[in-house]
Amino acid sequence: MTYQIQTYNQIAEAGLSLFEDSYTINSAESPDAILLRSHSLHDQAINDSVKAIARAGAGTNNIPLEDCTSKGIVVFNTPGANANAVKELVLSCLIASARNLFDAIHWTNSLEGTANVAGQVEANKKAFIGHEISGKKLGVIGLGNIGSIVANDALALDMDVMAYDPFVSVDVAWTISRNVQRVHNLEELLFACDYISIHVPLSEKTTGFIDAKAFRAMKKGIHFINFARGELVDEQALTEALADGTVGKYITDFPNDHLFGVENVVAIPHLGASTTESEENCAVMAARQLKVFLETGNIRNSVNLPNVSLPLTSPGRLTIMHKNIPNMVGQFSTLLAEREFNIADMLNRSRGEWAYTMIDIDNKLSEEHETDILNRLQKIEGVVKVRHISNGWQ
Ligand SMILES: NC(=O)c1ccc[n+]([C@@H]2O[C@H](COP(=O)([O-])OP(=O)(O)OC[C@H]3O[C@@H](n4cnc5c(N)ncnc54)[C@H](O)[C@@H]3O)[C@@H](O)[C@H]2O)c1
Ligand SMILES: O=C(O)CC[C@@H](O)C(=O)O
Repeated sequence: MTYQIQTYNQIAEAGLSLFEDSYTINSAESPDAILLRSHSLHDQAINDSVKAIARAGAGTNNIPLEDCTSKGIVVFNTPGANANAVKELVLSCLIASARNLFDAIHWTNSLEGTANVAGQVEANKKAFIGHEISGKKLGVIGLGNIGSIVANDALALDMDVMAYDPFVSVDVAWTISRNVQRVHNLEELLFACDYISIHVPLSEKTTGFIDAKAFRAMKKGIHFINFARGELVDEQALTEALADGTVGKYITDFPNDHLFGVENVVAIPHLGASTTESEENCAVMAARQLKVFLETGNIRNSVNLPNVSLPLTSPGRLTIMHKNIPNMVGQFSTLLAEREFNIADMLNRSRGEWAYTMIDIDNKLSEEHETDILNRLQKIEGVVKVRHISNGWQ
């Protein structure tokens, strides 16, 4: 069996090199899978041949998730693979903004070609007196892979840390220091903190999450750091909060036309995850997840389907993505029994409105049988995608 992978953006070689001879990269019009970073698939037709999309990164807002799910496409991301890179840049920006480093460096560069640079530096450096972050209060919104380590490491820098995440996962919760003060009301955090860093995913629910009401609740002069997504912040409200001094500094990884020239905005060209280590981690994790899915049907780190794992030991496996409605498994097994297929193993898991069933069969399938059974399964009401994976080891 051979597979075709379509890539977008620069994907680290460490990940691409995992696709051995049975894979071709960027050479087919009918890819089995897409591997990408920030490239947007929203305005692009996705070929019917695509079975999986892997985001080498955390945010999947560049992928039309509902559309993919209804077409039976499994979407993956790489949770945690770039978290350390983002955390390091967030903490460095936190310190750089507290010490006025961005403005200070800009001013120093403006001295080029002027007389007595050393004298001017000593005379004017008082304009850039900053603050120490030690003892100040940091608010972390979103305690996932990034927010949790920002919170823990800010404690190590002697900050007081408050955090808000009503949906924090149990796994992450175990890793968070008990000295991080969790609040159940966002306003409590906005009201109390000198610095705020946001780390929540962008979705329909979180678009404009930080709005005029949120800015009104903030302390005057707050430094607000956004390495999550620009659209989480209502731009009009942000502009007003910068103008009236509520926000003393807005440090964002997401520049746009409206932010240019606005005072106290520091815009970084989406560098949060741009380290060699992080790009390799993401590419390797994404490539492994795609390979496992294409070769065995097993699903790890999907954002739209349940995670499933069943060792593939029989001659073949049928994978069926379908609506999570009654009697689906009954219909599959009846159909297989009618054709004298013996089921060796089976797994069915659901996630919300969707479900995924893997059926291992003892029979080796001829091409004709394969086409017949796939067509019949596909015709069952509620089924969106079926595959037969023959086991290369048998
Ligand atoms: N700048 C970059 O290069 C870069 C790199 C990685 C991630 N990101 C962005 O950062 C986001 C977070 O990344 P992550 O790896 O920590 O993701 P994650 O999924 O591990 O964590 C997200 C956290 O946000 C929480 N959350 C969701 N909705 C919330 C809400 N309404 N209020 C409070 N918390 C909420 C979730 O419970 C979860 O704990 C990504 O979705 C992505 O958009 C940016
Ligand atoms: O690929 C990148 O450089 C950015 C990734 C980042 O935005 C993410 O959501 O993981």
